[in-house]
Amino acid sequence: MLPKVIVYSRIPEDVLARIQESCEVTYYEKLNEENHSSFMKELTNAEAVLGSGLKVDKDLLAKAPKLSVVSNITVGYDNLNIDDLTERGVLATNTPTVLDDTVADTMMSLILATRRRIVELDQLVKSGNWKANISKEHFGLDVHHKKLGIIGMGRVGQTVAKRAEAGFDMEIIYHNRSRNEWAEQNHHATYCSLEELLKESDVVCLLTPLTKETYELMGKEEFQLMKKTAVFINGSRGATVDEDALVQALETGEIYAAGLDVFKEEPVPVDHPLLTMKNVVTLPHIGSATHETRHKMAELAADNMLAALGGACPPTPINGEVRS
Ligand SMILES: NC(=O)C1=CN([C@@H]2O[C@H](COP(=O)(O)OP(=O)(O)OC[C@H]3O[C@@H](n4cnc5c(N)ncnc54)[C@H](OP(=O)(O)O)[C@@H]3O)[C@@H](O)[C@H]2O)C=CC1
Ligand SMILES: O=CC(=O)O
Repeated sequence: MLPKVIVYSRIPEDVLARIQESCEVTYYEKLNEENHSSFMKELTNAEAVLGSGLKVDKDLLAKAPKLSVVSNITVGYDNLNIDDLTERGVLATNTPTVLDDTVADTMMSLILATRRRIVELDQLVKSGNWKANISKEHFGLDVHHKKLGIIGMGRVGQTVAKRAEAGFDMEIIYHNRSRNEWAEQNHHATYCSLEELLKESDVVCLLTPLTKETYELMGKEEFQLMKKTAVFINGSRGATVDEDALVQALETGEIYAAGLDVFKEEPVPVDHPLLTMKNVVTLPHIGSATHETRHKMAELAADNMLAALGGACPPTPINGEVRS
């Protein structure tokens, strides 16, 4: 008997076909109200689930008695309660590393777009309001030779630092809970406190996971510490930021601009005040969303699930202790 698995997000056809060679697959391109009861029924017999964003905690596990593997097609795993999974002996996996370059490219796009006002000036041209030579009211701020502060100097953070240092001659400072010697040696990054980073940076780039510790890490006081000419870039998760405080910081000119790939509520509501601001560049959580990288992520998620179902150690486990 082939193991029953649920794939609950859209994945490339070749990856789906590979999973189907050794598993009985129930496939949903996405979960919604219409397929919810079918999904919950399938869950009672599923040994594995693969996809992005499903909230898995002890309540869901209680409805999935045969589940042994949860394979996330994301690197962030704030959707999973790892303690609950580990207690039940369920292995969780994610997709680190294969997305680092693409996400770092997205972060650089937001840095450039906010400081050079790319989206706002694109609108100026397209709306027919480019009437004469532009003057200083339309000038932006440099990126090259400025100071980049990375909060969360991990895999993605280091990849941003590499681009910023090598391509833009930026000076890199960073804040983690512990020092990252690789980044210090390879990107001349300097470790500092969060307060120091916020006071000194021209660009603040947030790239931590969402945890209890990082929930609303950026709030009123943190934005007040930033330079008036600094931009804030969020590539982590929306809930690492107090969005009301961010709106206020932007409205009152406490900071220059913000570039946001993530929001507390996704999709972000169309009437959200952040969407009305010229100095905010928004993206629909597309940090890793290129054809090439999403393919690699789906492949890695499949490798993880198939290895774990076969009793082998998956390439990128989160709670590897479940197997030891
Ligand atoms: N927008 C998008 O599409 C994407 C978003 N992401 C987000 O980015 C996150 C980071 O990914 P990745 O670089 O692979 O993860 P890593 O685990 O490699 O890096 C995370 C970094 O955050 C630091 N960190 C963790 N907690 C804190 C804290 N409380 N204060 C300060 N620093 C902290 C860690 O250092 P230390 O442990 O020393 O504190 C580590 O350096 C993901 O979890 C995800 O949420 C990732 C990919 C795509
Ligand atoms: O947000 C995306 C991820 O991979 O995490």
